[in-house]
Amino acid sequence: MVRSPAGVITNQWKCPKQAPEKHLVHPTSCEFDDYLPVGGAVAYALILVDVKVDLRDAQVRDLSDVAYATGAGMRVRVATHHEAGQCDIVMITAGSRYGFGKETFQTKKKKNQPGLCSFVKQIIGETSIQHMHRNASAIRNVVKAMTPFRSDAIVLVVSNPVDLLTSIAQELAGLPKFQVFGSGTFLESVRIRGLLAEKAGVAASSIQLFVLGVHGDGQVVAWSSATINGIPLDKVLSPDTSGHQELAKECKERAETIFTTKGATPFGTGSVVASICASILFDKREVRPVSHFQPEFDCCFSLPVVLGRKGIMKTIEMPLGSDENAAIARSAHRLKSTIELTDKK
Ligand SMILES: NC(=O)c1ccc[n+]([C@@H]2O[C@H](COP(=O)([O-])OP(=O)(O)OC[C@H]3O[C@@H](n4cnc5c(N)ncnc54)[C@H](O)[C@@H]3O)[C@@H](O)[C@H]2O)c1
Repeated sequence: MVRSPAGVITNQWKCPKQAPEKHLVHPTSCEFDDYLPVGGAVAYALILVDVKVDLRDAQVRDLSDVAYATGAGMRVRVATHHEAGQCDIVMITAGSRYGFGKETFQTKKKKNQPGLCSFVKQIIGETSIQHMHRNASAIRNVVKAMTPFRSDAIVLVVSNPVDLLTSIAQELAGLPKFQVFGSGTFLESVRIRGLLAEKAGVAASSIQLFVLGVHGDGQVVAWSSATINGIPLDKVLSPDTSGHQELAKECKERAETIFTTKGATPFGTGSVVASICASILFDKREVRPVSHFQPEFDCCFSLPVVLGRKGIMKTIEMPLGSDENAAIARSAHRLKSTIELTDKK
């Protein structure tokens, strides 16, 4: 198992089965789990890019140790943005996370001190709008520096706000839209299944339930289409027993509670990102809720798609309740207005 702490990393994976292709990802945090064939088992080339050179080099050394320890024969090295753009998967985690308010773990200690708080990664006094513009600017710089991408490269955006940044990356990457998408609400979908599993006393793997729409406050739990092994959820559990509202709230707030205490959410994110990479590299055709272009709204947000070697192989039309569709549409309109504002900056 390989786990990297937070930091922008560009990982390039080479899969022996598919050599001589190169596989590139760019995670802030990545986890190659034992159950996944990616990583220790198959990855043997990983490249990293970060504007913080010391951090990047430390990440390379740390990941190299993992490669030595697992005997995976994986090579890890630093690279330029241009080299990163020539790899199979480019995972973008550049930028920082908004600090969820000022009374968090480290800011308490650093109150009234100007500058960047090293743990919370938020410029003290920065508003969420300023933070958003900072991350939008980071992604523009990264994507422009990587272009022209290899024509079949897959660009996976993880940085937040993920839907807005995916929309920007799509516009600048010069690649077909099905090759540029964001991790979206996949982590939240996995999380809500886990939370429901605990309540229902059923394995999470037997639950089909998606969190969809615009990641964050606008996300919608698609309860109307939830099933337990194909049986509609409401036939198995009443909404009171499953506690829809509390579960949705817990799902939305959990990242914040982790982040406030430890300053990053690397393991959960790393796991879903590794899973997305595995779906792509091994052409698994798994259905995943990822952020992708929605022509009706002219922006990106999460709905289920089939992921394979060429990226998004097809979209899945999911029957949703009218209230769920309306909530998704409202947040999509808000996102589109924000994108227009960001474009003018
Ligand atoms: N989508 C999700 O589910 C999810 C989950 C967790 C984190 N995130 C997001 O991932 C991003 C990274 O989180 P983190 O905790 O690793 O933050 P971090 O501050 O630890 O790392 C960000 C890194 O980006 C680098 N960077 C900034 N501008 C760059 C540029 N132009 N080129 C190259 N590197 C650049 C910084 O040097 C830094 O090392 C955040 O936006 C966070 O919100 C998303």
